[in-house]
Amino acid sequence: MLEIKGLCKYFGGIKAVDDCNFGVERGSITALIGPNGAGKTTAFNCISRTAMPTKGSVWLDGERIDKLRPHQITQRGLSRTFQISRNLADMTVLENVICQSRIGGWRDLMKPAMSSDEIDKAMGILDFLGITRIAYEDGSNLSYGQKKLMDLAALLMSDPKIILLDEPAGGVNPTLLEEIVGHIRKLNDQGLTVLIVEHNMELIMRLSHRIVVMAQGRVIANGAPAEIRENPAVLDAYLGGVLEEAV
Ligand SMILES: Nc1ncnc2c1ncn2[C@@H]1O[C@H](COP(=O)(O)OP(=O)(O)OP(=O)(O)O)[C@@H](O)[C@H]1O
Repeated sequence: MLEIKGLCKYFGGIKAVDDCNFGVERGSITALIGPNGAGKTTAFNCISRTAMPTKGSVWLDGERIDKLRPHQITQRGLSRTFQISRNLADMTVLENVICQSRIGGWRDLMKPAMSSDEIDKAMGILDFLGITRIAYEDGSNLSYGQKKLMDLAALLMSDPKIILLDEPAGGVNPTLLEEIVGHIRKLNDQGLTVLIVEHNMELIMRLSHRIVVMAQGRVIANGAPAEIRENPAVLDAYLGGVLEEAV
């Protein structure tokens, strides 16, 4: 469904992503993992065109998307979250979800008010995620976990067919984490394809169908969780550590 071919992103002399190749199968939960600085977020940024790739191409359902604008990519069915929540100041959760989901470019952002259709849709999604009770809370008063759920709600407003989640477990307490995992599973069961960057290896090992491992900008392994756990190059990249603890 999603194909990354020869992707490179250089920052001066730093090769953050260097000839990266991998695919994401339709209907899968695929994880992109790797040690700090491996290039995961930069790869995400290039795929969603938050950053312009230096070289290479990105294909969604056979269409080349790396030359499109971010909102055009969202219109094609690919949406992403960010490591740091993009919570808009002085807005309720409902307003955040609707404003963040306005994907038609800057004109869309200038719309004066939320339409009843937008409100109905957003409330339906908040209900699906079990967070209607915080719809009218100020977005900046939320816990990390609640912010992640708010971001997920905003993502779902565009009816995506594939979502990219950047560290959905980061800073989230264990109870809410299980809730988020449950929602990801439920969405995947309904046919949504998921690509996820995450440092929580225990979570990745039980949630993912496939794992792509990056180190120093390159893909060093790609396979099922059981294969990845045993892969010497992967263990080497992590120097044992987190991966062994997760097994
Ligand atoms: N805007 C930038 N300017 C210069 N260097 C950058 C920039 N963004 C990322 N880098 C560098 O590119 C490399 C890859 O960074 P990236 O954030 O993509 O890695 P990551 O795998 O997501 O790391 P982490 O798991 O710590 O979030 C790092 O060496 C980083 O310092």
